[in-house]
Amino acid sequence: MAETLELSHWINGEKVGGDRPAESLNPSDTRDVVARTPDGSESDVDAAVQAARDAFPAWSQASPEVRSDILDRASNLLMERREAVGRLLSREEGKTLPEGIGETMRAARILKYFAGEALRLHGQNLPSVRPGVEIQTYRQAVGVYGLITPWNFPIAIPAWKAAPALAFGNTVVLKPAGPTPATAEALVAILHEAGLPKGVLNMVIGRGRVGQAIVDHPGVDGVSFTGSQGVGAGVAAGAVKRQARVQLEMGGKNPLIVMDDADLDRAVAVALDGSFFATGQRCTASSRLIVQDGIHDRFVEALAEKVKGLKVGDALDSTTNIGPAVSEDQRETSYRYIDVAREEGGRIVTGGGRLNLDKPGWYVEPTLIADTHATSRINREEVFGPVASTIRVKSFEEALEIANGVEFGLSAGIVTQSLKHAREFQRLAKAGMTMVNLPTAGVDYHVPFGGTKASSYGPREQGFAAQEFFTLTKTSYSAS
Ligand SMILES: NC(=O)C1=CN([C@@H]2O[C@H](COP(=O)(O)OP(=O)(O)OC[C@H]3O[C@@H](n4cnc5c(N)ncnc54)[C@H](OP(=O)(O)O)[C@@H]3O)[C@@H](O)[C@H]2O)C=CC1
Ligand SMILES: O=C(O)CCC(=O)C(=O)O
Repeated sequence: MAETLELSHWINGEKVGGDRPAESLNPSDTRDVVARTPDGSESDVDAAVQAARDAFPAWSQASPEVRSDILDRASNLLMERREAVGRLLSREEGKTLPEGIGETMRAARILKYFAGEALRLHGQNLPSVRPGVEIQTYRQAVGVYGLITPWNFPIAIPAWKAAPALAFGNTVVLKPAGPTPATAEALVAILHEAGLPKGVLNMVIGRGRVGQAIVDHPGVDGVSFTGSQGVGAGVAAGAVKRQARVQLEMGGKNPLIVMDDADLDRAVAVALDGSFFATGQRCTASSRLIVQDGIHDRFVEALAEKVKGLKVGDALDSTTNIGPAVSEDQRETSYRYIDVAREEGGRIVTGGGRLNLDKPGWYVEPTLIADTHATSRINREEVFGPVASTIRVKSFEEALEIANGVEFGLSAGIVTQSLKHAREFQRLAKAGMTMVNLPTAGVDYHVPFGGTKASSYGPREQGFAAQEFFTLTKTSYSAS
């Protein structure tokens, strides 16, 4: 077994919290304890917020070059250590090693992107409607941000929330997800090694009550959250009650439409990636495959063949295609939804059974379910596992109506060779992100990310859009 890490909170640049009652386990082999951690309390959050408030004046007034250089150094360190950090990520979260290293590189590139953005805070000069008056708008740091992050992208999501917050001069209190504290800690440690002053980035490890304490803390000016819809609703209510800024990224029930004119191999490759890679644990995963009549049977048969060929196993084994679910809860959620789909009349084309591997891990058999109805629970509720269902349709119009007919609207895809259908889909899909001949999951890091309806709330994350949430626009009038 690999070494068990002894983690601490990071408060005011120090590692604190010697008592470690909690553990994160390796989902590929639950005998392996990845980390022992403290279980944070309201007073830990209090100390972290105070440190962040004390650090804010100097950090927000530092030259943007200082902030840029630190993010750039952290990016370089993360790139150099991508193998070790990626391995830790895969060991703790369960995605395969190439996925773990890929996500680590994504986090490094996010840090580098925001190292540049620190120098690109734009303002405007405008004429006033009054003679002799000039107007300037410019962006300023806001204060302390609370970042509450999930386990499914345990380094990329902390990076894409923390990097813009820090780049624009804010200070941070981060609460990583319960199952993946060690991966988040690796990012926090590297940022400190890169020269982050004490108190600028704090991390409190612990369960939901730590997140709640951040949301309720009067010293926190804004909260950025990614996770479930239920918890997100409470985060928003708590933040709005005390007029804090809030940004939420939550679930998806992302459709992938496959039209009769699609290239079959392309459609299968796009569906396989979107539905099953990263164990289906992506808010952008394609969980509804909406397939036109003329290609339906060929598509289902060809996709089933590919799904059968996926090797489920230990995330760190180089022959593994699909790692385990992150937790027993997530595994059981997948199996519960497979049962629901069966009861609703769905046909299990492949998968659906319990896996008995040579290790105690939370493995799920990748499962394809055909002949499901658009209004079934399997097609309305987020599963967050390697499970996809198909819905047969007659026309583009029917496919679009079904695609748009759920409460979520994060990502939506179509596979087609028709320019007309592709363009119409891009225009009419009720989703924050549309994909033509590409998987619904797997997005770039330098462009806006977010959804519509119940998927997102508040300003967009990532890329140039991140300025909106992490800065305050000031309008200055002057007369000579
Ligand atoms: N949009 C996305 O990318 C994600 C969606 N999900 C969805 O959520 C489902 C459940 O996953 P789960 O991990 O339980 O997601 P949660 O929404 O419970 O967790 C997300 C984050 O919120 C924290 N949290 C929990 N309770 C509170 C609270 N009351 N106030 C503030 N923060 C809180 C969690 O801490 P802790 O982990 O310690 O409980 C975690 O850091 C998944 O099956 C999936 O459907 C999950 C992850 C990511
Ligand atoms: O698909 C992606 O690249 C991002 C997915 C994501 O942000 C999530 O699942 O939380």
